[in-house]
Formats: sequence, structure tokens, C-alpha cells
Amino acid sequence: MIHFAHVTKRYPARGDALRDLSFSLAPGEMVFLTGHSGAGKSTVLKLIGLLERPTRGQIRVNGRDLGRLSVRRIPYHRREVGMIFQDHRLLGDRTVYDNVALPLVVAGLGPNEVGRRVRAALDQVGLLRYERARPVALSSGEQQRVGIARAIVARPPLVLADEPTGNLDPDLSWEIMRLFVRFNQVGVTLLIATHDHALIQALPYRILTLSEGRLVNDCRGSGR
Ligand SMILES: Nc1ncnc2c1ncn2[C@@H]1O[C@H](COP(=O)(O)OP(=O)(O)OP(=O)(O)O)[C@@H](O)[C@H]1O
Repeated sequence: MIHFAHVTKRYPARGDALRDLSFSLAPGEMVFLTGHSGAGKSTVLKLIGLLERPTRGQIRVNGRDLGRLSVRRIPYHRREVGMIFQDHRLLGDRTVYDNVALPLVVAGLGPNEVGRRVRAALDQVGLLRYERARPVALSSGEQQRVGIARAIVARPPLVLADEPTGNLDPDLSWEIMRLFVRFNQVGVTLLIATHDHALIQALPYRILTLSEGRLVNDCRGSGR
């Protein structure tokens, strides 16, 4: 599903954020990406979502060489990659329903299909009753779940999450992880960047560790 081959990313004036990074994720895997602040975790996710381009190396996602993707194909790629951010990035002046509907409206789906899919996504994250609320009226954990519903509403085969539990207490963090496990059980591939060592060690999933832009460990959580 994801192949990085000798990827280097240099931000002008900041040096290399990623250095000669190679790794692969098979379809259907759920993998955590960890490492110190500034290790390059967000940069990996941005490269996969085409929010940034590599300086060197090749990235393939879902069979596509991102370096050869024409500008016309970029929206199709983005539709196949659901992105979840720590700060939710919700539109404050729109309802929960409108926020979740956005990717489908942009994709040109009709209102009936949008309604069906938005309600299915809100149901999955347990927020159907809040569809008419504004995001500010919700708790941080609920806002994060709205962001998750928006990321999965177009049923992407790949979901990326950047510190999805960063602002949440342990109970809410577990709730979010249980959602991810459920998505993974129905075949979604997930790559989740996180600092939360206790959480990821307690789950039996693969853990990639970055340090200063290099992959320094590829192991599995103990699940205990
Ligand atoms: N847009 C940018 N312009 C310049 N430098 C950047 C940019 N984005 C990231 N960097 C730098 O690249 C390096 C890697 O940053 P990145 O955000 O990928 O790390 P991270 O592991 O996600 O960190 P954190 O856990 O703090 O979010 C850092 O040194 C950062 O300052």
C-alpha cells in the first residue's frame, strides 16, 4: 500500500527532515509511527498525502508513483487517503454534518448519497445525534471523532492520523484507538503518528521509530 524508497526531504534553510528513508506497509496493515519531536513523523504523512514533495527518492501509494502523478490526478489520490490531524481542522462556522460532508461535496456526490454516507460515518464514530451542532459545542474528544468521520466518509483504503490522541485523556485516547482497530478490521490500512508510547506498546501492532529523519527501529507492540 505504501512504499518509500530512499526518500530524503529537505526543507529550505532547515536541513534534512527525512534522510534516505525506506519502508513499506502492506495493504490492511495498521502501523504506528513514533519518534522524538522533529523526528520527521508529520513529514512522512504529508509526503503520502501529497501535501509535500520529496527532495529525493521514490514514494508509491496504492500502486501509484507519486512523483509521476499528473496534477489532474492529485484530487483522486487525495480522495483515497483520509487524513486526521491533532487539531481537528474543522470549519467552525459549519455544522458537524457539513464538516463531514465536505469531501463528498467536493467529489461531486448528490445530496441523497451524501446524506446516507455522512450519517453512516457519524454513526460509526457515535455522533449521529450531533449532526446539527457546531464543532465548538463539542468536547475535544468529540471534535476529534468528527475529524475521523470526515476522514473516512469517502471510504478511503488508506487513513493517516497525525497525533490523533495528542490532546486527549487516556480513556478518550483508548476510544479513538478502538475506532481505528475497527476500521482496520474491515480492511482499512492505517498509519498513525504518535508520541503515546504506553498506548502503542499495549497494542499488538507494528511500530516504526524515526530519529532525526532515519528509520531506527521496526518492531511490534507487546499487546499487554
Ligand atoms: N514546512 C516546514 N518548513 C521548514 N521546516 C519544516 C517544515 N515542516 C517540518 N519542518 C522541520 O522538519 C523536521 C521534521 O518535522 P516533522 O514535523 O516532520 O517532525 P515530527 O516528528 O512530526 O515532530 P512533532 O512530533 O513535533 O510533530 C523538524 O526539524 C521541523 O522543524
